[in-house]
Amino acid sequence: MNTPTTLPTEFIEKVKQILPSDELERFLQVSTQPLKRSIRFNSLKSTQQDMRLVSNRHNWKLEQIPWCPQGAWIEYQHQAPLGNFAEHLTGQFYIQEASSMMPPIALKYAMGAAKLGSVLDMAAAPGSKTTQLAALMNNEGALVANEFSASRIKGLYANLVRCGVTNTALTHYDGRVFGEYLPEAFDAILLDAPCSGEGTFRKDPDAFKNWSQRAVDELSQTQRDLIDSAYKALKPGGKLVYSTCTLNLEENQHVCAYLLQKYPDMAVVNLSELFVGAERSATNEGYLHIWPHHYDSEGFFVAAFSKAEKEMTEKNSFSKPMPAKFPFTKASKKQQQEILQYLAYFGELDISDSSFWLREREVWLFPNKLTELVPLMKFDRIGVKVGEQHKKELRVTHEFAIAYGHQAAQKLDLTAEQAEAFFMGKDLSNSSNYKKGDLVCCYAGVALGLARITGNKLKNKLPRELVRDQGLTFN
Ligand SMILES: C[S@@+](CC[C@H](N)C(=O)[O-])C[C@H]1O[C@@H](n2cnc3c(N)ncnc32)[C@H](O)[C@@H]1O
Repeated sequence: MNTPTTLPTEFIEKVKQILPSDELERFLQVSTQPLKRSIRFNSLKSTQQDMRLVSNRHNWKLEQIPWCPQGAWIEYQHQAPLGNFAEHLTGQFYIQEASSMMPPIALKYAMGAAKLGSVLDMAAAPGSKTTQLAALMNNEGALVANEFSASRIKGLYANLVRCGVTNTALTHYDGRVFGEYLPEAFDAILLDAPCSGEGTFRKDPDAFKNWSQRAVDELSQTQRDLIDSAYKALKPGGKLVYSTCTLNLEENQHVCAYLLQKYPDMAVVNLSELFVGAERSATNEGYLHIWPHHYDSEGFFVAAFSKAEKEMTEKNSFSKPMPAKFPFTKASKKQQQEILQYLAYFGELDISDSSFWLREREVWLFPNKLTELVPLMKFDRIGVKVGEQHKKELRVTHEFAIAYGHQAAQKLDLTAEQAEAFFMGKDLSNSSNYKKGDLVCCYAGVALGLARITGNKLKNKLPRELVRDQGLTFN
């Protein structure tokens, strides 16, 4: 048998101890094959029907991913990378590895009929699962996306904006603090833990560069600390999903065993029926240990837990007042009405679960459920920045326009050529009947951004950092 040289011998020896011997050859074989590409349609921006049209237009061959209704393996002839397609730029799909779609689906499954009301994504960047969770929540409720690494926050934020996510607050903490800062605050928690990445080697040839047993052991300790914190931040009756993209027992089953032993009120939610064929990866405990050869994907591990209900005797900690230093004030009823009037060109805005908040000239839209958490922790960014007030005008931000613009009353549907020019930062001619103010430029029903009407011209208001000079694929 040929052993791929990229895998360290010590790792293969460990695999031999846990993988049935008749599967080893298949595992090693698949390990040398390139990873299939996959995408997830973002239901906040597109319907299945829209995406069928898009895939026909581009001649994409899609194969349904069994565990994720919005996920598909994709084959196409085009030379361009998927990230250059218009539908990627407009957040209609997210490039996400198939097995990485499983943890949010497992969390929804564990919740049963209950809503994903308040959710913590404890290790969130670059946001594949945060954007997936926001879509599963239909942008409702409250989603806290935390990332410890400062350099990864920017990418996370950009993905939230691109995908039209509005129900999320960003935090920048070591995940170990949540148990203390937000005890029993969340209905559901996803801990997609930092790990040794043994499952990612088909995509990343450097995956084993820093691999060592010592690194595995150290990560296993971090994961225990994080799952401990997640347990404490979970409401009684709440659900927790723990996932990694690694294959060893120390970072997976042993971390789960630690949780169950330390907290007897935690029980496993059996995932062996999560989807048709899941039993192939199911462990005796009810976790999914996905070897790359099972579904021709990356390796992954997913476990779900339920925290026992308890009688609520203590006073709910959320009745705390806003901290004195919180720089926002809630807009008064009159101000809320005025803001809605400014935003009339967006049509009927459904903001029933949100409120406008003000900071100097800035106007923000915060989901009400998120503001309940504000007294307890410092948030970097909450909800969506609506705009800034300049004299009598409210200058609306790009992020608000693309999250709420598809239903705008004052909008213009662009052709493919116009949309391409728009992404290149060019001004367009005003072919609409609108005479003044801003309008939302849309392509195939999705908002691209704002343009200012100046006579017979539309002045492009796409933020500079989003302007693409080349490499766009519209057809
Ligand atoms: C597996 S990645 C998360 C991938 C992400 N959930 C997604 O689907 O796009 C793990 C993340 O945990 C972050 N991280 C590392 N140590 C952490 C800690 N102590 N607390 C919170 N996050 C941490 C890493 O920077 C990394 O972004």
